Amino acid sequence: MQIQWYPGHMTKARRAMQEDLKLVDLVMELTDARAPLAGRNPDIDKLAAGKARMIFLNKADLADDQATLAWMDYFRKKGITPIRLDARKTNFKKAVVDGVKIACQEKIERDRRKGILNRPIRAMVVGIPNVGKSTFINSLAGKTAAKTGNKPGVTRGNQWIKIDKQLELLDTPGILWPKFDDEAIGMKLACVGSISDEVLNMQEIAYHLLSYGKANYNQLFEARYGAVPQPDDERDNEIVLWMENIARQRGCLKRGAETDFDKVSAQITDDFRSGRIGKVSLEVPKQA
Ligand SMILES: Nc1nc2c(ncn2[C@@H]2O[C@H](COP(=O)(O)OP(=O)(O)OP(=O)(O)O)[C@@H](O)[C@H]2O)c(=O)[nH]1
Repeated sequence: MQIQWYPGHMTKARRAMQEDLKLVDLVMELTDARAPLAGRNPDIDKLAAGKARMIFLNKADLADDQATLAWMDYFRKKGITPIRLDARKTNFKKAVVDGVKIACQEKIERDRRKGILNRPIRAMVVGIPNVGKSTFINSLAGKTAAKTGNKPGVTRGNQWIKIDKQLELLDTPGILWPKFDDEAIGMKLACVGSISDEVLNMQEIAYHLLSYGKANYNQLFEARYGAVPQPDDERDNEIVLWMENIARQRGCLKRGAETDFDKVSAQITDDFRSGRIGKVSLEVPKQA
């Protein structure tokens, strides 16, 4: 799949984030629990060097729980505090504040030795598009969160949101660009919706989802779409036949008979993105 990017946007977003990073102690990175590696931009490791780090496996409500546990282990081993998350909920503040204490232990100790007690940790949220950054900030901030002014950062239009007496959050997230080192990464990002649909080929995405689903989550996919058909003719492609069956079941037909591949592909992709197929992850950590 060919995907075009706009270096102008990328450079601007990167510069804005570099400025904001100077103001914070802690970087809260959001990634998609269904594809945690594809959903990151590895540049963040360099950009956030020297900062405390947390990673949030967001949209965990849509991901395979076993895979998410394996990813938590993976990130913990890399020294990054992981938290699994459904950012639309509002019940995770305590888990976040507790995680911040672990991630920022060194800074808190350093402050304590200098006699500085209870100085709030300053954090910012970063992540690629559509990963849930705004939802997370809004849920964490809640209705009662007070915005604090008169501090660096505010001059650029940013505000600090007081989450807790120990935690202040920049209200504007840093946007990381997804990085396509290979086509497989691009495809995973397309599946989860982190790339604008206008530049994507929906049929390729749906084809990929069905092939992947058949190989890895056969029960869930067959429960939703019926059994994978066995081709009578070996030249037929079972995934295409499956798509045709699904189109027939759902009335995705052109002129009453022909399969409307665009329409059925959009439905399959939407089913996956909204969790109607079930909890499905697109990658698991490689065995050590
Ligand atoms: N199922 C599920 N959906 C979520 C979760 N978090 C966010 N969403 C949905 O994902 C979509 C994108 O969320 P946003 O908060 O706008 O994402 P963002 O990272 O700020 O997006 P950009 O503004 O494009 O950078 C919205 O439709 C949210 O409702 C989650 O944990 N679970």
